[in-house]
Amino acid sequence: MKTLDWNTLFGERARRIQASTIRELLKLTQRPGVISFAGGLPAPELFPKGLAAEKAAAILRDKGEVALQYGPTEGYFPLRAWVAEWLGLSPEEVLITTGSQQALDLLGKVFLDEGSPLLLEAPSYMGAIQAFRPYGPRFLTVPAGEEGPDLEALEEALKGERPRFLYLIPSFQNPSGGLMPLPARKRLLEMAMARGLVVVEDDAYRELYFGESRLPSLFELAREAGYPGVIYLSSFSKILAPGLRVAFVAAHPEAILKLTQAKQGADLHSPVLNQMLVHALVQEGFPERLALIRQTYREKAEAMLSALDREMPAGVRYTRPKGGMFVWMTLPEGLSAERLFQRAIEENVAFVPGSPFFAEGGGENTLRLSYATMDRARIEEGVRRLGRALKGLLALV
Ligand SMILES: Cc1ncc(COP(=O)(O)O)c(CN[C@@H](CCCC(=O)O)C(=O)O)c1O
Repeated sequence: MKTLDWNTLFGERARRIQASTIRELLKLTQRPGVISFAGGLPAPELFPKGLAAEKAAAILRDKGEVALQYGPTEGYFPLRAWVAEWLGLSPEEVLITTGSQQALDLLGKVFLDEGSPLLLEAPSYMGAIQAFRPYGPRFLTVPAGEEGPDLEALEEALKGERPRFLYLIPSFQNPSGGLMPLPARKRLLEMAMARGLVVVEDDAYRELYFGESRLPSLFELAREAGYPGVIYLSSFSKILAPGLRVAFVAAHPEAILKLTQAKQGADLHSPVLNQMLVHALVQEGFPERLALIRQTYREKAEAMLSALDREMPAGVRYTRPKGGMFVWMTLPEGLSAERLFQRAIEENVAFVPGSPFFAEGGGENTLRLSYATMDRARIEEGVRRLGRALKGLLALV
């Protein structure tokens, strides 16, 4: 059998395509007995399985010829209209995508050329870095903390550069858990408006707030200010079911049109049955569902934080999130999260080492813990195991 060296056959862009650390780790965490804090996998107990089974059967029975046929690239219109109304927009400002992950890839395809400056936070969502990297951007980063990006550093970065866009996650940032306060949001918007800077706001965790109410998105603030340059992403993954792969982009109709054209070349349209199912599921008890989800993650976060407070040795720092799915941990300087990961896996506990969240490198002593998937007992046991692994590593230094 003749062998081929595929690496010589792939295109130049393929050399920039790297595996997703989260996806690779998830394979590892399938091992029985492993308690995984790795993937931001929503709590399976929250999936509306019974209602989904009932609605899917009805859709196929009563509207099977629509559900099983090709559909419009923009999305199943009743769902687009529902999303538009939910956001206070017109349907022409909404595009349904196959997860926000596809929206990130389409944004790279539409906005980025080889060497284009692209501004994002450090750390930032590694799935976005993975989506953008094949288009060959020149990454520029600003530090992100518990209150969002460092606005002084942002101002400095914008002095000498015209980035194609700024990508950020203002609410419950992945991985750092940061929540941008309202004044910072307004100041960032002023900076964007003054420069005509396009801002991509990834609001995947918009509904997962633990406080009384949701802060206005940059997108909402921009509409109030009459600025069309914010492109808004959110998803049904964290509020319904990630396996359905249904999300949306909200933006100026001209941006939506170009992203739609790019989507035609990617997948023609998102699965019609899944879109119809999402549309059916949001018709019944949606506000109550959101309240249950917030309560569930608030309790899981509290379980993890109280376990960390008990089990973590001195010198280990971690965030206390006000929403979202993640705790961001910083080990004492010089300690490697990758080395900790090796010891943790031996203790049957997993997390995501932090460095893949840094587009320009760094973060070797950081790691991300997701409390979303496990129940309280496994969160407590997993943190005990993590504590054992950490104390073992500290004993070596
Ligand atoms: C900021 C942000 N933007 C987009 C996504 C992807 O959401 P979709 O499910 O594609 O709508 C995510 C989902 N990230 C999770 C899920 C990744 C799950 C996986 O790769 O299996 C994580 O960071 O673990 C996100 O956090």
